[in-house]
Amino acid sequence: MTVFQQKQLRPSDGPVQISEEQLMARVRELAAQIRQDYAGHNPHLICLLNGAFLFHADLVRLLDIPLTIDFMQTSSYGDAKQSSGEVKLVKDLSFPISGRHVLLVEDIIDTGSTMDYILRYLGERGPASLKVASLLSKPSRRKVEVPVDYLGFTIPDAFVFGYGLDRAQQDRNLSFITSQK
Ligand SMILES: O=P(O)(O)OC[C@H]1O[C@H](OP(=O)(O)OP(=O)(O)O)[C@H](O)[C@@H]1O
Ligand SMILES: Nc1nc2[nH]cnc2c(=O)[nH]1
Repeated sequence: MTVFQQKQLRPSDGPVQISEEQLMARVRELAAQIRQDYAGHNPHLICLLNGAFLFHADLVRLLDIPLTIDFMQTSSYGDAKQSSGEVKLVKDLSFPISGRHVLLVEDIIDTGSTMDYILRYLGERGPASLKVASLLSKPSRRKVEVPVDYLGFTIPDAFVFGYGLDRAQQDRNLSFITSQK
C-alpha cells in the first residue's frame, strides 16, 4: 500500500514540533482522564470542525465508555494566519444538548475568541455540563480568558499546522504538528 500521508518531520519544519508518537501518547493520557471523569455520564463529544477532526477521531476511539458525538463549525481565520476577530457559525449542531454532559473537542485555543463564542452560544442551550478539551493552547496570545479542562500541550506564539490544523487549508493530513521557521 502506498502511504501518501507525511509521517516524518522535514528539514523545513520550524521550532514547534510535536511528533506523532508524542501526540498519541498525550491523547491516550487525556482519554484516560476523560474516561474516569465521565464514566456513567454518557458524554456528548462535540468536534469543532475543521481543525479538531483528527484529535476528536483519535480521542473517541480511545474512550471505551458510552458516548455520543456531534460536529459544529465556526470560522474566524479563513486562509489567514491572523484571526479576523469575527467568529462566524458555519455549521450548527445536529442534535440537542439540553441535559447532556457536553465536552467540546478543539484543536487550538489562541486568542480565545472562538471558544468564548462557542461557550456562550452553547451555554444557552441548557447542557448539564459544558467542558473543553483542547489539544493545544497558546496562552501568550490570549485576548479572552476561557476555561480549558483538558489540555494536550501549551505552545509558544508560533503558527502551527498538521494533525488537523491547516496552513492555508493545506497540511491538515500531516501526522505531526510543526510550525513555520
Ligand atoms: O482562539 P482563536 O484565536 O479564536 O483561534 C482558534 C480557532 O482558530 C482555528 O479555527 P479556524 O477559524 O481557522 O477554522 P478551522 O478549524 O476550520 O481551521 C482553530 O480551529 C480554532 O477554532
Ligand atoms: N492552523 C492554525 N490555526 C490556528 N488558529 C489559531 N491559531 C492557529 C495556529 O497556530 N495554526
